[in-house]
Amino acid sequence: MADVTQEQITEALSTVNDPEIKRPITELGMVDTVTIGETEIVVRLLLTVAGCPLKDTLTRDVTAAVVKVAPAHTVRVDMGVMTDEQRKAMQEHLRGGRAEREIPFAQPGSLTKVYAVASGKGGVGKSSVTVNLAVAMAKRGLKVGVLDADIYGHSIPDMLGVGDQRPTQVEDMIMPVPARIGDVEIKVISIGMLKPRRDQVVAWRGPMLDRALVQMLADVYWGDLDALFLDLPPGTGDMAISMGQHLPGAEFIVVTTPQQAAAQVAERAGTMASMMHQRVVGVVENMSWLLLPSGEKMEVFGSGGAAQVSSTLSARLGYEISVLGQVPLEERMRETGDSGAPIVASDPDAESAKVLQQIADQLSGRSRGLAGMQLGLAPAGRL
Ligand SMILES: Nc1ncnc2c1ncn2[C@@H]1O[C@H](COP(=O)(O)OP(=O)(O)OP(=O)(O)O)[C@@H](O)[C@H]1O
Repeated sequence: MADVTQEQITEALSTVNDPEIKRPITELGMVDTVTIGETEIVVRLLLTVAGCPLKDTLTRDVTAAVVKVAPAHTVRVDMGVMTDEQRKAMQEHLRGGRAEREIPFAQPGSLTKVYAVASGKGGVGKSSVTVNLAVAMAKRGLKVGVLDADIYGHSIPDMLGVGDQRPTQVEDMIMPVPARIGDVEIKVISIGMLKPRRDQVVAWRGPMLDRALVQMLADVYWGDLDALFLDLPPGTGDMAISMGQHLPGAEFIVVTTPQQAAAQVAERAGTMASMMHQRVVGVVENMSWLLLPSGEKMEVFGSGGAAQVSSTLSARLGYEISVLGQVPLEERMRETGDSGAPIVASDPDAESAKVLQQIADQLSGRSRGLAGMQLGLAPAGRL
């Protein structure tokens, strides 16, 4: 039987990623021992938590990797659990030596584009726009995360098909929930996932909301992201203020319907962003029209909302804020949202999906990171 060395096995194991953290198990300190016997190789892994739901995936991946370099051996995978010290060491490694509770996206060298999706009032489709832009960008090969900060709605997990999932916690580090949409994966965390019970009402005000936002930004292991989308609660409340303080480089996308009343409150959301020294990238009009079987466009909610927001905000903020797109009202958009399969992935040729993809193209065409970042309002020492 050909000899196989520890080095060869370790090298093989370095190709296996932890399914949740997406980093090699060797790097995470998860390989405890490798014992090479006459006919059997035993790999003992250390899990972050007992009863880890991804045991089977790990066993399968480790076995496949070891068999490749030692085809004549049988492979056994044993599982143990990390000690507190080992978990802490892993957490420190993942933080890359950064201090605790630091928000990676607020660091001067961060290359992640942060988009805050805001609206004046609820129900205009802010969450639907957020998930579809996120999925459209992921389909273009970008690494994307979605943070659902909408205390009133937190509908993002359902729209991405992970409504019943809870994040795994390693010490005080939270692993975002991976949402698999077709062949792409998006990392998701929702304010709803931080509640002890799913049906609990979040009646948090300023400091509690602020703490929840910091937790979702600093304690969640986002890894390297190209884009992070934040679904903000409608309006100009405490969450928007916290956002401005903790993520001064975030850019706003304002969602409105064509209705004048919706447009007026949407303007306020954009103005709020500017007060927090944040930039508004553009306006998305949703539910712009309903295409009738006759081919006629029925303007259910009137017209001109986005154009109005765009011109008012451009004048008020002193730079060009364009209408990024007009998304029609389509039954498929609602259905796909309800079933957790965003329309840009499940029905990309639908009219609404096409517009959302064009908007994602405009956004991803812009350079990654730093560009567009505004100075001022540096995150103060409390981070
Ligand atoms: N263009 C569209 N065509 C058809 N249905 C839509 C469209 N946009 C959104 N919807 C539907 O309208 C409802 C409200 O949308 P969504 O939850 O995205 O709004 P929201 O602004 O995030 O609301 P809230 O802030 O209250 O959570 C959902 O059922 C969604 O599927």
